[in-house]
Amino acid sequence: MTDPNLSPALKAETLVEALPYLQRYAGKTFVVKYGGHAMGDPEAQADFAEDVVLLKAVGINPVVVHGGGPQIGRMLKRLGVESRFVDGLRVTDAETAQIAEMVLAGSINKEIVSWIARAGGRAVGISGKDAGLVQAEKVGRNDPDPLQGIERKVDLGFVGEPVAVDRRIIDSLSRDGIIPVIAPIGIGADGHTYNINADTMAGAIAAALGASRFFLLTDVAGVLDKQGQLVTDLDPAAVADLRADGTITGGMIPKLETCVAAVEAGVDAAVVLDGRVPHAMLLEIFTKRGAGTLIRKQR
Ligand SMILES: Nc1ncnc2c1ncn2[C@@H]1O[C@H](COP(=O)(O)OP(=O)(O)O)[C@@H](O)[C@H]1O
Ligand SMILES: CC(=O)N[C@@H](CCC(=O)OP(=O)(O)O)C(=O)O
Repeated sequence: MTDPNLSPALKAETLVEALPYLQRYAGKTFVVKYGGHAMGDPEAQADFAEDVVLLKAVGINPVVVHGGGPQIGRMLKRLGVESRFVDGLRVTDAETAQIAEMVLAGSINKEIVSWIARAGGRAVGISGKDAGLVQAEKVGRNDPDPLQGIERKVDLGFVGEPVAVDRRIIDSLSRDGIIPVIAPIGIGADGHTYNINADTMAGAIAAALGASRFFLLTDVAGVLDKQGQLVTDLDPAAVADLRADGTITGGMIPKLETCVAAVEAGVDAAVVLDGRVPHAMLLEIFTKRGAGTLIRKQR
């Protein structure tokens, strides 16, 4: 809600400040990854939906890819299934894959569609399975074995990574004024359902669309250094350093890997943002003070 005490002049100034950005971004595609940790209270969800609908209203094509890690974790716990992660990826057996699909494509996906509808927008919720959007392939990972000092192969089960993106369904929805909302589930050439890390899924889609901006909304201010201070700008080499010295761990690893892959594939810039901050995305896009961590090919 706008502060009622804000002077009319200041309100007008904010709108005028947005003008060059509105001109620059009209017709461009923005991929927005909405993480499970960022899905906070109903007010934050309503703010997020308003931001996405506003982008569409000013001629930008937003494409939402969502996560839901914590929500899958809660469901697995209720069902008495244990969660295990390797490098931020959930080890996914056949039962876990089924539950992940239920939570992601069944529940969260439709919730986001409802929020967007409530904000006055039109959205269609799909997963990577629909219209052959994302073809997945099983992920392989190596884990260092501290006892033997060698790499050990870890089987993550039905964890997939996108190997091909068919953008046509996104293009037709966007052309028809509809906001695509995508769950990170894909299908393999082997016919299996694969659970895909939502950051990886969003990055592959951003790359396939040649997006101008790729936003990753999470539950931290951005990438933090060892002292807990916000790092405002990164390039691929700096990301590699942060990973090598252990500054980034857990879910931040696939997040930054995907940002690097996206900018190397031609996305102009990726931004890790605090999705709990009201209208974080609008402030980042339409005002001079940026927020979060910006990842570009060159700093
Ligand atoms: N250097 C770092 N800076 C910020 N967050 C970090 C860092 N290293 C690890 N993290 C963790 O990464 C998390 C974000 O990734 P993740 O949990 O996968 O979020 P999401 O569900 O939004 O994708 C943060 O909440 C934080 O705990
Ligand atoms: C393989 C893998 O780890 N898949 C993720 C998919 C959801 C996700 O990535 O959600 P967030 O963006 O909220 O973390 C998972 O099962 O948690």
